[in-house]
Amino acid sequence: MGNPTIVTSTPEAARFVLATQHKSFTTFDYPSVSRLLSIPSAAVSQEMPPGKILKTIHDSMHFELVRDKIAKIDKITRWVLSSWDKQPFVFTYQEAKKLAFHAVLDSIAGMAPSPETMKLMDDFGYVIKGMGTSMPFNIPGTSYHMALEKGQQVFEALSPVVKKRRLEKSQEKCTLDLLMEIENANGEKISDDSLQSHLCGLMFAGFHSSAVLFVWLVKFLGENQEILQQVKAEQDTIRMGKISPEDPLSWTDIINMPLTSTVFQETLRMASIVPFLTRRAKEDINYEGIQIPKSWLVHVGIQNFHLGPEYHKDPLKFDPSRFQAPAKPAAFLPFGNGASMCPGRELIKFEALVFVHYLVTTYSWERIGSEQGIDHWPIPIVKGGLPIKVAKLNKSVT
Ligand code: HEM
Repeated sequence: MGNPTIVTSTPEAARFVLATQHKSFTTFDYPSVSRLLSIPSAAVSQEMPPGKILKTIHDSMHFELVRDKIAKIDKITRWVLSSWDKQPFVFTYQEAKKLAFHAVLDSIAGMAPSPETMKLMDDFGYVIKGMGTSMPFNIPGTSYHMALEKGQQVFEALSPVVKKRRLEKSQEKCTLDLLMEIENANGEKISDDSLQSHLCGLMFAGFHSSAVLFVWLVKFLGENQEILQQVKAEQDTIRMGKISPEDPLSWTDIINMPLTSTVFQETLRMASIVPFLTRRAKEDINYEGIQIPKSWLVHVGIQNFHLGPEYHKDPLKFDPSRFQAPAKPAAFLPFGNGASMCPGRELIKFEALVFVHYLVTTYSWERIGSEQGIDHWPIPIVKGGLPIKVAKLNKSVT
Protein backbone atom coordinates (compact mmCIF):
# COMPACT_ATOMS: atom_id res chain seq x y z
CA MET A 1 0.00 0.00 0.00
CA GLY A 2 3.06 2.24 0.28
CA ASN A 3 1.99 3.32 3.79
CA PRO A 4 3.00 1.99 7.20
CA THR A 5 0.10 -0.28 8.12
CA ILE A 6 -1.16 -2.16 11.16
CA VAL A 7 -3.18 -5.29 10.45
CA THR A 8 -6.01 -6.38 12.77
CA SER A 9 -7.75 -9.73 12.68
CA THR A 10 -10.16 -9.88 15.62
CA PRO A 11 -13.79 -8.73 15.75
CA GLU A 12 -13.02 -6.67 18.85
CA ALA A 13 -10.32 -4.69 17.06
CA ALA A 14 -12.61 -4.33 14.03
CA ARG A 15 -15.34 -2.90 16.21
CA PHE A 16 -12.86 -0.56 17.89
CA VAL A 17 -11.61 0.78 14.57
CA LEU A 18 -14.87 0.87 12.62
CA ALA A 19 -17.30 2.01 15.25
CA THR A 20 -16.29 2.80 18.83
CA GLN A 21 -13.40 5.07 18.00
CA HIS A 22 -14.73 6.27 14.69
CA LYS A 23 -13.73 9.84 15.50
CA SER A 24 -10.09 8.80 15.62
CA PHE A 25 -9.99 7.30 12.13
CA THR A 26 -10.90 8.37 8.62
CA THR A 27 -11.89 6.15 5.76
CA PHE A 28 -9.15 5.47 3.25
CA ASP A 29 -9.70 5.29 -0.50
CA TYR A 30 -7.14 3.72 -2.79
CA PRO A 31 -5.91 6.59 -4.98
CA SER A 32 -6.06 4.50 -8.17
CA VAL A 33 -9.70 3.64 -7.43
CA SER A 34 -10.68 7.19 -6.46
CA ARG A 35 -9.19 8.41 -9.67
CA LEU A 36 -11.50 6.18 -11.66
CA LEU A 37 -14.57 7.45 -9.83
CA SER A 38 -13.86 11.10 -9.02
CA ILE A 39 -14.50 12.04 -12.60
CA PRO A 40 -15.13 15.79 -12.22
CA SER A 41 -12.61 18.02 -10.47
CA ALA A 42 -12.20 17.91 -6.70
CA ALA A 43 -13.94 21.31 -6.56
CA VAL A 44 -17.23 19.60 -7.31
CA SER A 45 -17.23 17.80 -4.01
CA GLN A 46 -16.52 21.06 -2.16
CA GLU A 47 -19.89 22.57 -3.04
CA MET A 48 -21.94 20.43 -0.63
CA PRO A 49 -20.85 19.18 2.81
CA PRO A 50 -19.89 15.48 2.32
CA GLY A 51 -21.71 14.58 5.55
CA LYS A 52 -24.97 15.90 4.14
CA ILE A 53 -24.55 13.90 0.96
CA LEU A 54 -23.70 10.70 2.83
CA LYS A 55 -26.67 11.14 5.17
CA THR A 56 -28.97 11.59 2.19
CA ILE A 57 -27.56 8.45 0.55
CA HIS A 58 -28.08 6.47 3.76
CA ASP A 59 -31.61 7.90 4.15
CA SER A 60 -32.48 7.01 0.56
CA MET A 61 -31.78 3.36 1.32
CA HIS A 62 -33.72 3.30 4.54
CA PHE A 63 -35.49 0.02 5.17
CA GLU A 64 -39.00 1.40 4.54
CA LEU A 65 -38.08 3.00 1.23
CA VAL A 66 -36.29 -0.12 0.03
CA ARG A 67 -39.18 -2.33 1.13
CA ASP A 68 -41.38 -0.51 -1.39
CA LYS A 69 -38.99 -1.56 -4.15
CA ILE A 70 -39.56 -5.30 -3.81
CA ALA A 71 -42.01 -5.39 -6.75
CA LYS A 72 -39.44 -3.61 -8.94
CA ILE A 73 -36.69 -5.99 -7.88
CA ASP A 74 -39.08 -8.83 -8.68
CA LYS A 75 -39.66 -7.48 -12.19
CA ILE A 76 -35.94 -7.05 -12.90
CA THR A 77 -35.16 -10.54 -11.60
CA ARG A 78 -37.82 -12.16 -13.79
CA TRP A 79 -36.52 -10.19 -16.76
CA VAL A 80 -33.00 -11.54 -16.25
CA LEU A 81 -33.94 -15.14 -15.46
CA SER A 82 -36.57 -15.47 -18.20
CA SER A 83 -33.91 -15.67 -20.90
CA TRP A 84 -31.92 -18.51 -19.35
CA ASP A 85 -33.77 -21.43 -20.88
CA LYS A 86 -33.22 -20.09 -24.39
CA GLN A 87 -29.47 -20.61 -24.04
CA PRO A 88 -27.52 -23.88 -23.93
CA PHE A 89 -25.68 -22.59 -20.85
CA VAL A 90 -25.23 -19.31 -19.00
CA PHE A 91 -22.28 -17.65 -17.34
CA THR A 92 -23.68 -16.94 -13.90
CA TYR A 93 -21.43 -13.92 -13.43
CA GLN A 94 -22.68 -12.28 -16.66
CA GLU A 95 -26.30 -12.76 -15.63
CA ALA A 96 -25.60 -11.70 -12.06
CA LYS A 97 -24.10 -8.46 -13.34
CA LYS A 98 -27.24 -7.74 -15.35
CA LEU A 99 -29.40 -8.27 -12.29
CA ALA A 100 -27.17 -6.39 -9.85
CA PHE A 101 -26.59 -3.43 -12.12
CA HIS A 102 -30.24 -2.89 -12.98
CA ALA A 103 -31.41 -3.33 -9.40
CA VAL A 104 -28.92 -0.71 -8.24
CA LEU A 105 -29.71 1.60 -11.14
CA ASP A 106 -33.41 1.47 -10.35
CA SER A 107 -32.76 2.21 -6.70
CA ILE A 108 -30.33 5.08 -7.20
CA ALA A 109 -31.58 6.69 -10.42
CA GLY A 110 -35.05 5.24 -11.07
CA MET A 111 -33.84 3.83 -14.42
CA ALA A 112 -35.54 0.79 -15.95
CA PRO A 113 -33.63 -1.70 -18.15
CA SER A 114 -33.10 -0.49 -21.73
CA PRO A 115 -30.41 -0.71 -24.42
CA GLU A 116 -28.87 2.43 -22.85
CA THR A 117 -28.60 0.83 -19.42
CA MET A 118 -27.04 -2.27 -20.97
CA LYS A 119 -24.40 -0.08 -22.60
CA LEU A 120 -23.85 1.73 -19.32
CA MET A 121 -23.37 -1.63 -17.62
CA ASP A 122 -20.84 -2.82 -20.19
CA ASP A 123 -18.89 0.44 -19.93
CA PHE A 124 -18.95 0.37 -16.15
CA GLY A 125 -17.66 -3.20 -16.32
CA TYR A 126 -14.42 -1.80 -17.76
CA VAL A 127 -14.17 0.60 -14.82
CA ILE A 128 -14.46 -2.33 -12.41
CA LYS A 129 -11.89 -4.28 -14.41
CA GLY A 130 -9.50 -1.32 -14.20
CA MET A 131 -9.88 -1.27 -10.43
CA GLY A 132 -8.70 -4.85 -10.28
CA THR A 133 -5.43 -4.19 -12.03
CA SER A 134 -2.24 -4.33 -10.02
CA MET A 135 -0.64 -1.81 -12.44
CA PRO A 136 -2.75 1.34 -12.30
CA PHE A 137 -0.81 3.24 -14.95
CA ASN A 138 -2.55 5.47 -17.45
CA ILE A 139 -0.83 4.03 -20.49
CA PRO A 140 -2.79 3.38 -23.72
CA GLY A 141 -3.49 -0.31 -24.14
CA THR A 142 -3.73 -1.06 -20.40
CA SER A 143 -6.95 -1.96 -18.65
CA TYR A 144 -6.46 1.01 -16.31
CA HIS A 145 -6.32 3.43 -19.25
CA MET A 146 -9.43 1.85 -20.72
CA ALA A 147 -11.17 2.13 -17.34
CA LEU A 148 -10.42 5.87 -17.17
CA GLU A 149 -11.88 6.36 -20.65
CA LYS A 150 -14.95 4.28 -19.97
CA GLY A 151 -15.46 5.98 -16.61
CA GLN A 152 -15.57 9.31 -18.40
CA GLN A 153 -18.08 7.93 -20.89
CA VAL A 154 -20.31 6.63 -18.10
CA PHE A 155 -20.09 10.01 -16.38
CA GLU A 156 -21.15 11.78 -19.58
CA ALA A 157 -23.94 9.29 -20.31
CA LEU A 158 -25.44 10.14 -16.92
CA SER A 159 -25.82 13.81 -17.83
CA PRO A 160 -29.12 13.45 -19.76
CA VAL A 161 -30.37 11.06 -17.05
CA VAL A 162 -29.85 13.71 -14.36
CA LYS A 163 -31.35 16.49 -16.49
CA LYS A 164 -34.45 14.43 -17.29
CA ARG A 165 -34.93 13.41 -13.68
CA ARG A 166 -34.79 17.05 -12.56
CA LEU A 167 -37.81 17.76 -14.78
CA GLU A 168 -39.78 14.68 -13.79
CA LYS A 169 -41.87 14.65 -10.66
CA SER A 170 -41.75 10.96 -9.89
CA GLN A 171 -43.85 9.64 -7.02
CA GLU A 172 -41.24 7.01 -6.25
CA LYS A 173 -38.18 8.65 -4.75
CA CYS A 174 -34.79 7.29 -5.70
CA THR A 175 -31.42 8.37 -4.27
CA LEU A 176 -30.96 10.86 -7.11
CA ASP A 177 -34.27 12.60 -6.30
CA LEU A 178 -33.29 13.03 -2.66
CA LEU A 179 -29.81 14.28 -3.53
CA MET A 180 -31.38 16.88 -5.84
CA GLU A 181 -33.39 18.29 -2.97
CA ILE A 182 -30.52 19.06 -0.59
CA GLU A 183 -29.01 22.52 -0.28
CA ASN A 184 -25.76 23.85 1.14
CA ALA A 185 -25.48 26.68 3.68
CA ASN A 186 -25.87 29.23 0.85
CA GLY A 187 -29.14 27.68 -0.29
CA GLU A 188 -27.50 26.25 -3.42
CA LYS A 189 -28.56 22.92 -4.84
CA ILE A 190 -26.13 20.21 -5.87
CA SER A 191 -24.76 20.51 -9.44
CA ASP A 192 -25.33 18.02 -12.25
CA ASP A 193 -21.61 17.19 -12.36
CA SER A 194 -21.64 16.34 -8.71
CA LEU A 195 -24.79 14.22 -9.06
CA GLN A 196 -23.28 12.29 -11.97
CA SER A 197 -20.16 11.69 -9.93
CA HIS A 198 -22.15 10.41 -6.94
CA LEU A 199 -24.13 8.09 -9.18
CA CYS A 200 -20.83 6.63 -10.42
CA GLY A 201 -19.71 6.13 -6.81
CA LEU A 202 -22.98 4.44 -5.93
CA MET A 203 -22.77 2.14 -8.94
CA PHE A 204 -19.33 1.15 -7.79
CA ALA A 205 -20.54 0.53 -4.23
CA GLY A 206 -23.57 -1.53 -5.22
CA PHE A 207 -22.93 -3.21 -8.55
CA HIS A 208 -19.97 -5.53 -8.43
CA SER A 209 -20.29 -6.68 -4.82
CA SER A 210 -23.93 -7.64 -5.44
CA ALA A 211 -23.15 -9.46 -8.68
CA VAL A 212 -20.41 -11.41 -6.96
CA LEU A 213 -22.78 -12.35 -4.14
CA PHE A 214 -25.31 -13.82 -6.61
CA VAL A 215 -22.56 -15.97 -8.13
CA TRP A 216 -21.57 -17.29 -4.69
CA LEU A 217 -25.21 -18.05 -3.90
CA VAL A 218 -25.51 -20.18 -7.03
CA LYS A 219 -22.22 -21.92 -6.27
CA PHE A 220 -22.96 -22.73 -2.62
CA LEU A 221 -26.54 -23.84 -3.26
CA GLY A 222 -25.40 -26.02 -6.18
CA GLU A 223 -22.76 -27.68 -4.03
CA ASN A 224 -25.11 -28.31 -1.12
CA GLN A 225 -28.05 -30.21 -2.59
CA GLU A 226 -29.69 -31.00 0.74
CA ILE A 227 -29.82 -27.34 1.68
CA LEU A 228 -30.97 -26.48 -1.84
CA GLN A 229 -33.93 -28.86 -1.48
CA GLN A 230 -34.90 -27.25 1.83
CA VAL A 231 -34.66 -23.77 0.32
CA LYS A 232 -36.70 -24.96 -2.65
CA ALA A 233 -39.41 -26.28 -0.33
CA GLU A 234 -39.53 -22.90 1.44
CA GLN A 235 -39.77 -21.03 -1.85
CA ASP A 236 -42.26 -23.45 -3.45
CA THR A 237 -44.61 -22.88 -0.52
CA ILE A 238 -44.47 -19.13 -1.14
CA ARG A 239 -45.03 -19.58 -4.88
CA MET A 240 -47.97 -21.93 -4.35
CA GLY A 241 -49.62 -19.26 -2.19
CA LYS A 242 -49.84 -16.94 -5.20
CA ILE A 243 -53.15 -16.66 -7.07
CA SER A 244 -51.56 -15.88 -10.44
CA PRO A 245 -48.09 -16.80 -11.71
CA GLU A 246 -47.64 -13.13 -12.51
CA ASP A 247 -48.03 -12.07 -8.87
CA PRO A 248 -44.80 -10.51 -7.63
CA LEU A 249 -43.22 -11.27 -4.29
CA SER A 250 -44.30 -9.04 -1.43
CA TRP A 251 -42.86 -7.99 1.90
CA THR A 252 -44.91 -10.76 3.60
CA ASP A 253 -43.22 -13.30 1.35
CA ILE A 254 -39.80 -11.94 2.24
CA ILE A 255 -40.42 -12.39 5.96
CA ASN A 256 -41.51 -15.95 5.24
CA MET A 257 -38.03 -16.85 4.00
CA PRO A 258 -36.14 -17.57 7.25
CA LEU A 259 -34.11 -20.43 5.81
CA THR A 260 -33.17 -18.53 2.64
CA SER A 261 -32.17 -15.59 4.85
CA THR A 262 -29.68 -17.81 6.67
CA VAL A 263 -28.33 -18.98 3.30
CA PHE A 264 -27.81 -15.30 2.43
CA GLN A 265 -25.92 -14.73 5.70
CA GLU A 266 -23.83 -17.87 5.40
CA THR A 267 -22.89 -16.97 1.83
CA LEU A 268 -21.75 -13.54 2.99
CA ARG A 269 -19.68 -15.13 5.75
CA MET A 270 -18.04 -17.79 3.61
CA ALA A 271 -17.40 -15.54 0.60
CA SER A 272 -16.42 -12.45 2.65
CA ILE A 273 -17.03 -10.28 -0.38
CA VAL A 274 -15.45 -7.29 1.33
CA PRO A 275 -12.57 -9.18 2.98
CA PHE A 276 -10.98 -6.15 4.62
CA LEU A 277 -11.52 -2.44 5.22
CA THR A 278 -8.89 0.23 5.60
CA ARG A 279 -8.80 3.28 7.85
CA ARG A 280 -6.23 5.99 8.55
CA ALA A 281 -5.49 7.12 12.12
CA LYS A 282 -6.29 10.82 12.59
CA GLU A 283 -4.23 10.98 15.78
CA ASP A 284 -1.93 8.80 17.89
CA ILE A 285 -4.12 6.03 19.26
CA ASN A 286 -3.56 3.44 21.94
CA TYR A 287 -5.48 0.18 21.51
CA GLU A 288 -4.95 -2.28 24.35
CA GLY A 289 -1.33 -1.26 24.74
CA ILE A 290 -0.63 -1.14 20.99
CA GLN A 291 0.39 2.27 19.68
CA ILE A 292 -1.13 3.29 16.36
CA PRO A 293 0.78 6.38 15.21
CA LYS A 294 -1.07 9.27 13.57
CA SER A 295 -1.53 8.86 9.78
CA TRP A 296 -0.74 5.12 9.81
CA LEU A 297 -3.20 2.87 8.05
CA VAL A 298 -5.13 0.17 9.87
CA HIS A 299 -6.13 -2.82 7.81
CA VAL A 300 -9.23 -4.40 9.35
CA GLY A 301 -9.22 -8.05 8.27
CA ILE A 302 -12.86 -9.13 8.21
CA GLN A 303 -12.33 -12.41 6.42
CA ASN A 304 -9.95 -13.45 9.23
CA PHE A 305 -12.73 -13.73 11.76
CA HIS A 306 -15.47 -14.71 9.28
CA LEU A 307 -13.39 -17.82 8.67
CA GLY A 308 -11.85 -18.10 12.13
CA PRO A 309 -12.59 -21.34 14.05
CA GLU A 310 -12.59 -19.37 17.33
CA TYR A 311 -15.70 -17.52 16.12
CA HIS A 312 -17.48 -19.94 13.79
CA LYS A 313 -17.45 -23.70 14.37
CA ASP A 314 -16.16 -25.66 11.37
CA PRO A 315 -15.75 -22.38 9.46
CA LEU A 316 -15.14 -23.85 6.00
CA LYS A 317 -18.40 -25.80 6.07
CA PHE A 318 -21.37 -24.14 4.36
CA ASP A 319 -23.85 -24.39 7.19
CA PRO A 320 -26.67 -21.80 7.16
CA SER A 321 -28.07 -23.27 10.38
CA ARG A 322 -25.29 -21.54 12.34
CA PHE A 323 -27.24 -18.31 11.77
CA GLN A 324 -30.31 -19.68 13.54
CA ALA A 325 -28.53 -18.46 16.66
CA PRO A 326 -27.13 -14.93 16.52
CA ALA A 327 -23.45 -14.75 15.53
CA LYS A 328 -21.01 -13.80 18.27
CA PRO A 329 -20.98 -10.00 18.59
CA ALA A 330 -19.19 -8.42 15.68
CA ALA A 331 -17.83 -11.75 14.42
CA PHE A 332 -19.97 -11.27 11.33
CA LEU A 333 -19.46 -7.93 9.63
CA PRO A 334 -20.13 -8.37 5.90
CA PHE A 335 -21.37 -4.80 5.66
CA GLY A 336 -18.83 -3.17 7.94
CA ASN A 337 -19.76 -1.39 11.15
CA GLY A 338 -20.23 2.10 12.52
CA ALA A 339 -21.05 5.25 10.59
CA SER A 340 -19.87 3.93 7.21
CA MET A 341 -21.78 0.66 7.48
CA CYS A 342 -23.24 -0.31 4.11
CA PRO A 343 -26.52 1.54 3.53
CA GLY A 344 -27.34 -0.94 0.74
CA ARG A 345 -27.59 -3.93 3.10
CA GLU A 346 -31.41 -4.14 3.07
CA LEU A 347 -31.53 -3.63 -0.68
CA ILE A 348 -29.07 -6.41 -1.36
CA LYS A 349 -30.84 -8.73 1.08
CA PHE A 350 -34.13 -8.27 -0.77
CA GLU A 351 -32.37 -8.67 -4.11
CA ALA A 352 -30.72 -11.90 -2.99
CA LEU A 353 -33.92 -13.41 -1.57
CA VAL A 354 -35.93 -12.55 -4.67
CA PHE A 355 -33.16 -13.95 -6.87
CA VAL A 356 -33.02 -17.23 -4.95
CA HIS A 357 -36.81 -17.48 -5.11
CA TYR A 358 -36.96 -17.36 -8.90
CA LEU A 359 -33.78 -19.38 -9.30
CA VAL A 360 -34.95 -22.40 -7.33
CA THR A 361 -38.62 -22.28 -8.36
CA THR A 362 -37.77 -21.93 -12.07
CA TYR A 363 -34.62 -23.91 -12.77
CA SER A 364 -32.41 -26.78 -11.84
CA TRP A 365 -28.78 -26.28 -12.79
CA GLU A 366 -25.49 -28.03 -13.06
CA ARG A 367 -22.04 -26.51 -13.03
CA ILE A 368 -20.06 -27.09 -16.24
CA GLY A 369 -16.49 -26.38 -17.31
CA SER A 370 -13.32 -27.31 -15.56
CA GLU A 371 -12.26 -23.94 -14.17
CA GLN A 372 -11.93 -24.03 -10.38
CA GLY A 373 -10.63 -21.65 -7.76
CA ILE A 374 -11.13 -18.04 -6.73
CA ASP A 375 -9.80 -14.73 -8.04
CA HIS A 376 -9.05 -12.72 -4.90
CA TRP A 377 -8.55 -9.17 -6.16
CA PRO A 378 -10.21 -6.71 -5.85
CA ILE A 379 -12.87 -8.92 -4.25
CA PRO A 380 -13.16 -12.72 -4.08
CA ILE A 381 -14.97 -14.10 -7.10
CA VAL A 382 -15.44 -17.59 -8.52
CA LYS A 383 -12.92 -18.04 -11.36
CA GLY A 384 -14.35 -18.39 -14.84
CA GLY A 385 -17.72 -16.76 -14.04
CA LEU A 386 -19.39 -20.05 -13.03
CA PRO A 387 -20.88 -21.42 -16.26
CA ILE A 388 -23.99 -23.52 -15.62
CA LYS A 389 -26.34 -25.63 -17.69
CA VAL A 390 -29.91 -24.89 -16.69
CA ALA A 391 -33.14 -26.84 -17.14
CA LYS A 392 -36.53 -25.26 -16.70
CA LEU A 393 -38.76 -26.87 -14.09
CA ASN A 394 -42.30 -27.86 -15.04
CA LYS A 395 -44.27 -25.36 -13.03
CA SER A 396 -41.91 -22.43 -13.41
CA VAL A 397 -43.24 -18.87 -13.54
CA THR A 398 -40.70 -16.75 -15.44
C1 HEM B 1 -23.11 -8.06 -1.32
C2 HEM B 1 -23.30 -6.78 -1.45
C3 HEM B 1 -22.63 -5.72 -0.66
C4 HEM B 1 -21.61 -5.82 0.26
C5 HEM B 1 -20.88 -7.07 0.74
C6 HEM B 1 -21.34 -4.48 0.73
C7 HEM B 1 -20.39 -4.18 1.69
C8 HEM B 1 -20.11 -2.90 2.12
C9 HEM B 1 -19.17 -2.58 3.16
C10 HEM B 1 -18.33 -3.57 3.94
C11 HEM B 1 -19.18 -1.24 3.31
C12 HEM B 1 -18.39 -0.43 4.36
C13 HEM B 1 -17.20 0.25 3.77
C14 HEM B 1 -16.36 0.94 4.83
O1 HEM B 1 -16.68 0.92 6.02
O2 HEM B 1 -15.34 1.51 4.45
C15 HEM B 1 -20.10 -0.70 2.35
C16 HEM B 1 -20.35 0.64 2.16
C17 HEM B 1 -21.25 1.13 1.25
N1 HEM B 1 -22.13 0.41 0.47
FE1 HEM B 1 -22.24 -1.59 0.35
N2 HEM B 1 -22.17 -3.61 0.10
C18 HEM B 1 -23.00 -4.32 -0.75
C19 HEM B 1 -24.01 -3.83 -1.55
C20 HEM B 1 -24.35 -2.50 -1.66
C21 HEM B 1 -25.44 -2.00 -2.45
C22 HEM B 1 -26.46 -2.84 -3.24
C23 HEM B 1 -25.41 -0.65 -2.36
C24 HEM B 1 -26.36 0.29 -3.02
C25 HEM B 1 -25.98 1.26 -3.80
C26 HEM B 1 -24.30 -0.29 -1.49
C27 HEM B 1 -23.91 0.97 -1.15
C28 HEM B 1 -22.89 1.28 -0.26
C29 HEM B 1 -22.47 2.65 0.04
C30 HEM B 1 -23.05 3.93 -0.56
C31 HEM B 1 -21.44 2.55 0.98
C32 HEM B 1 -20.63 3.71 1.61
C33 HEM B 1 -21.29 4.13 2.90
C34 HEM B 1 -20.55 5.25 3.62
O3 HEM B 1 -19.40 5.53 3.26
O4 HEM B 1 -21.15 5.85 4.53
N3 HEM B 1 -23.68 -1.45 -1.07
N4 HEM B 1 -20.67 -1.73 1.64
